[in-house]
Amino acid sequence: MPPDIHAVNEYTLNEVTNNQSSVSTRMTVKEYKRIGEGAFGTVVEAVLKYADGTDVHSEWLGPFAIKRVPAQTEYKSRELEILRLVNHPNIVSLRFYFDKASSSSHDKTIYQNLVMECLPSNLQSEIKYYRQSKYTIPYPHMKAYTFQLARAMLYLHGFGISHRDIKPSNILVDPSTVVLKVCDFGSAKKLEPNQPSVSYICSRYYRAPELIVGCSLYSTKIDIWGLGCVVAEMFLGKPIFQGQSPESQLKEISKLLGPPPNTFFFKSNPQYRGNMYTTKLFSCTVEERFRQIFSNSPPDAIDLLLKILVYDPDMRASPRRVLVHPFFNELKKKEFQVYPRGSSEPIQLNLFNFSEFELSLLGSLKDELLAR
Ligand SMILES: Nc1ncnc2c1ncn2[C@@H]1O[C@H](COP(=O)(O)OP(=O)(O)OP(=O)(O)O)[C@@H](O)[C@H]1O
Repeated sequence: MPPDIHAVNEYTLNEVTNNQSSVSTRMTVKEYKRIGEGAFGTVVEAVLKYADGTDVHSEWLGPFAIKRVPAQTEYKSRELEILRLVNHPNIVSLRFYFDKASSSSHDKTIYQNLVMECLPSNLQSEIKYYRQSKYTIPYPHMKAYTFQLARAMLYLHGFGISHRDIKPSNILVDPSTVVLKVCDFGSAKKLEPNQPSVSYICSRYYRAPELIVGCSLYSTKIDIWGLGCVVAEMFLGKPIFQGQSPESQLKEISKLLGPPPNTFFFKSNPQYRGNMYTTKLFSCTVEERFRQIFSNSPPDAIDLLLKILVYDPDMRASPRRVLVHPFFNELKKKEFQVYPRGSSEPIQLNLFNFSEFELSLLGSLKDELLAR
């Protein structure tokens, strides 16, 4: 891999574990570009090579994205645990991992390093790129991206895992192949029935209404809300619900969905004492309101959003319901092709390579989804 890259940081470690084989070997790491800075860690682009003295392994491998976060001392890192468990075309894959002390003499922290496949962009950058030229992401791309995101949700939720931080910057894409992969499992958790979880998770604009009012027995449907917000953002070119404070986030939602019903507060958190935004802020029906806000969007996209952006998580579409929605019918056509950004050569996408596990999760909807 890149032979003439200028290393910002190069080091050799005795124990780098290969995620697939679980075997630890001596490897050299060459970091050359910072690609992300989050609340908890840093992400750098790097290449790795085996340094165990055997010639067979002497080539640089990668490029990879290495996410570095302070290693957990009290409990096992959920992010590592979950990334080790999952294996799906729409979830970023973990290739190696290692622990390393900080290179600074003042910093005694041990850092956990997750070496993942590297994608060139994310949905936040893509949305911004098109918005700058007063366009939106082309519809066929939006459909393909949304379908892949719903597939990742079906798979994760099949394990009971909730991502808990779905937002455009955590959705990696490759515009040249129109492939999407979910990343950042730093907030993800396997939700167990009747076991409470913290409600102060998820980035504000993408928080499901039940989280805003402090629900602690929520379900994986919080991710579907996030998916709906991401789809809406692709159509609008900007976040749909931009609350200026945690509570006013609910007001922003009520501008589209109308006031939350009393049953919603009771079901989500009977102790909630905050503003209930009971005043209806528009005079038309909710369907008409969706058509106003998404005035440039096709009817099937609006129908999909009406099924996802719903207060009651039990009434919110599940990943399998999302996948069979007519919005994706175009993807099923044999002749379906997309033109990657800036290319005049169309490509075909491999969106229907469902595993046995995914097919079992689709259950009775399997035939509907696979009918072409
Ligand atoms: N595998 C990858 N390939 C390319 N870019 C990546 C990859 N993983 C992460 N990034 C980039 O780095 C950014 C930060 O990564 P990540 O979200 O995992 O870290 P974080 O510390 O949890 O960040 P945040 O606090 O913003 O959620 C992502 O938004 C993404 O743009």
